Amino acid sequence: MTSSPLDIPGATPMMAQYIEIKAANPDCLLFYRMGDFYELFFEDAEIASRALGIVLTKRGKHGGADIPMCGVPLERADDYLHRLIALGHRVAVCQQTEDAAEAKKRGPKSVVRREVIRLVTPGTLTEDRLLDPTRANLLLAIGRRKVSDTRDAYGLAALDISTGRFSLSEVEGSELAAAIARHEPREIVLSEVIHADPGLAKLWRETKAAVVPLAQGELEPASAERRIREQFGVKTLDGFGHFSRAEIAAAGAALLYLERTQLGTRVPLSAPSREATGATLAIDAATRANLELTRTLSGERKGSLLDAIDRTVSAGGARLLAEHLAGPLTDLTKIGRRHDAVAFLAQDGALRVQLRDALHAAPDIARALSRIGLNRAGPRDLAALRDGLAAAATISERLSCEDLPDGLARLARRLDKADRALTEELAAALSDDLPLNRRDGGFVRAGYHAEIDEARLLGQDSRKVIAALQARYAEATGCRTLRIKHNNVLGYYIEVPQAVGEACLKGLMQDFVHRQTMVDAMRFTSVELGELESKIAGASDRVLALESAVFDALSARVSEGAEAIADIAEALSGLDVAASHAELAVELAWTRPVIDESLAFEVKGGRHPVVEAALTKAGEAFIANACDLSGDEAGRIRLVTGPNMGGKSTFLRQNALIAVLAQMGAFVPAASARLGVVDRLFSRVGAADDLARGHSTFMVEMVETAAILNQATRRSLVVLDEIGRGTATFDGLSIAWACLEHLHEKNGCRALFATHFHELTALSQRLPRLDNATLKVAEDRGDVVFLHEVVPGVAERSYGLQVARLAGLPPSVVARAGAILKGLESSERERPARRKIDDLPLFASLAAAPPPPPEPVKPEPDDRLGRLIDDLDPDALTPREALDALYRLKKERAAG
Ligand SMILES: Nc1ncnc2c1ncn2[C@@H]1O[C@H](COP(=O)(O)OP(=O)(O)OP(=O)(O)O)[C@@H](O)[C@H]1O
Repeated sequence: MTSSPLDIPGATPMMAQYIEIKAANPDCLLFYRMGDFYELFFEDAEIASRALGIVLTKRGKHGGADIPMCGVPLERADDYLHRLIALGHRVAVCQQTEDAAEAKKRGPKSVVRREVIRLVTPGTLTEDRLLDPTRANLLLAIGRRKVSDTRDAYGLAALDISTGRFSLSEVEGSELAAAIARHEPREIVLSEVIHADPGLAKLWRETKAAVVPLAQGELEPASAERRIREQFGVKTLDGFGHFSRAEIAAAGAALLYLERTQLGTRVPLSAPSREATGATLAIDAATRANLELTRTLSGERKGSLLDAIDRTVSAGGARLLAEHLAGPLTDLTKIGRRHDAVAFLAQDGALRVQLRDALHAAPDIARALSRIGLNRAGPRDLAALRDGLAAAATISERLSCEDLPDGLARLARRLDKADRALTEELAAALSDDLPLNRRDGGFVRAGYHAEIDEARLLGQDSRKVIAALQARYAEATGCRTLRIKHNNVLGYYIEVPQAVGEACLKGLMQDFVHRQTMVDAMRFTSVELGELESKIAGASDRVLALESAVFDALSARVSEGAEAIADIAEALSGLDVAASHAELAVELAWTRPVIDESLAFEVKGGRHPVVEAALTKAGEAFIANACDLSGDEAGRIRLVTGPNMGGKSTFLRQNALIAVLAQMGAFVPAASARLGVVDRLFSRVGAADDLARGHSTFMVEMVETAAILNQATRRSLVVLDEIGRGTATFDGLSIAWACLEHLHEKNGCRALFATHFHELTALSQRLPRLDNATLKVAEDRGDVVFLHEVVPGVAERSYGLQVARLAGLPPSVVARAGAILKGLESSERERPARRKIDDLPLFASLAAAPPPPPEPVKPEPDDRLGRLIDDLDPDALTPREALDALYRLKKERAAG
């Protein structure tokens, strides 16, 4: 890009430059640096002023019309950037790349050259002020390869430039959505072909990430490989292990996007790590949302599982904890190693406290390191490394005295790599009080660099010499009020009262040169003062230049050891996570789960971490419950019925969460737990419960249920909460019924199934691996008391009316509902559930071909009342119509 003005009629050269740069970055808001401001013009100014609430002004004219303009002061630019990025904008930052003197050499009217130095996008942020310290900031690039005529595999490159982490993986097409949900990227880049695939359109529509399609022509396999080789300075990719074509395409797209946004700055990245397919517990987006793993249904961290278990004391630890929770493991050895580390730290309280204190004091070195590599660092980033590396050394020393289990020993060994000489150098070089920006200077410690000390002394001495000169001039003029002062216009000058000034002009002071006459004073300079001034200015410029050189030298040393430092940062985070789990285990009496290859699921005294925490806060007790879904050939299914508010959902979810916690390497909220490792976890809630997700349609519920029935394996854990209740009763009952049969016969997974359809409990007599459980209640003078205890058996009643009374429904309504219920129940008695079960052929007894759907239960031919009830669709009725229907039914019954 050059600054040569385009031939734009009527445009000033500067405006022509602006228009040219803007034309090259049409999809970004252009931050155009002018002095101490970033200015925005035209439509950008209008967008930014609305988004940021800043004043819209105008500057000059273009094509006869005013040019709208708004400005962002440099020192507040990060805040404004943050807000614009959060609103989904991309920003191009444009700065001067030469000074005015250089521009003048090209002609008196030349405009200073400006270029876009960086595109700021959600997935490529590095500034602390723009980042959440506890969350990774991922850019996810996606590539694709054909596995067969009908199957595609997707390569994923997950990259966090704020820490340099870079990992590659490949997933089947059916797993793509779950993989994206796991990474929770801020930005997704992919080829325009994948973007335009109609089968994936929903994914791009629904993701919260910014989605950026890139032209297919730029993503040729050869250029992808070349980019990876260049990034890591290698001749072949063999050293990294084997990557699939889809992974290479993804990595290439990610690196191309970095080139685009970082414009010439090479982003320091760790060598790509490859995650084997199936290495993590697959959890799809709906399950993540439903179990509120990292955020609640309303999108907040507070109230999520992550929030409840986070005892980390460092930002890096918090990020790693979130990552572990998002991708629990499936490898027994690795899980065991994590549990060993937690067990060790849980049992050694003193070590845990020391470790956590040291980790707490360690700054976020991963992010500081990345800024140093990108040339965006300030002195405090160097100090972060100084303190972080010192903490690593202390921790490493402390751990060397222990006989550590393998998991901890591996982490400790990584800490050992700390370059002590670098830590000492940083400690020696940096002052105690550090400015934010290197250009402010003053960050090199006195005594570190002889020339800096000398130049600083000169600056200070010159000030002393000025004071001496002032005294000398005062004596020579006989004016005790003579002062040597400084301002931006005159620089240093001598100020005397008017009368003394007149005398000086008349020859009292030969070498005084008159500069200004004020109302009651006169200002002069002198040759001697001029010389002193340039000495002072020279000294402070020299100090700044020397300090800057020190900064560059230290940064270069840090960058040389970047790989080892990044590894240390990761090891520190790993220790923080292990210590966090240990702290939690001790604090809340959580236990180490046993994980093996079996199909066991045997939890004793299990609790829900989030519900328990809320109850404890309110001074109430949580009732622990056991759950056994263990099977030999296939898992068992537990069908849970019970009153509203009894605790069904809590029970279901707590068991899913225990599996997640166990496989992420944490201890679990239970007296004991033995689990056969789970490959996929599914959790769904019937549509009516799912309003918070914003699309509570029955269709969504069915699509998601279909995904479970198609994907769950014997190793999976499935939690279904009131599936089928989003439609008319008989439809819902039939669907729930058929789903249960499918889970039992085809999937063979371990499953928990809560329902209000009590008819389903009769299935336990025909499905050998299905048990009924219910939540115990007591009655106290007609009122229901929830005991929240899960016991074998079937709920006798649903207690809906009692719950309605507790909820404050007017007594007249409750009484009326009671009467109606009686009526309905007596008509229902003619068709007991048992009969219905017998009417329907068991799914399993059908031939291997997909069974025809069970016939809906037909009303008896002479049962008019039953038919009327069957014809009712409660979900389709307004309250008024429902009431009318009830009156009709009453009338019908009274008529016999
Ligand atoms: N084990 C427990 N110990 C103590 N309190 C519990 C327990 N389980 C649930 N509760 C309390 O009961 C409330 C309702 O629980 P939950 O939502 O799980 O009931 P539910 O049976 O699924 O109800 P619904 O059928 O209306 O959806 C919870 O918010 C919690 O306060």
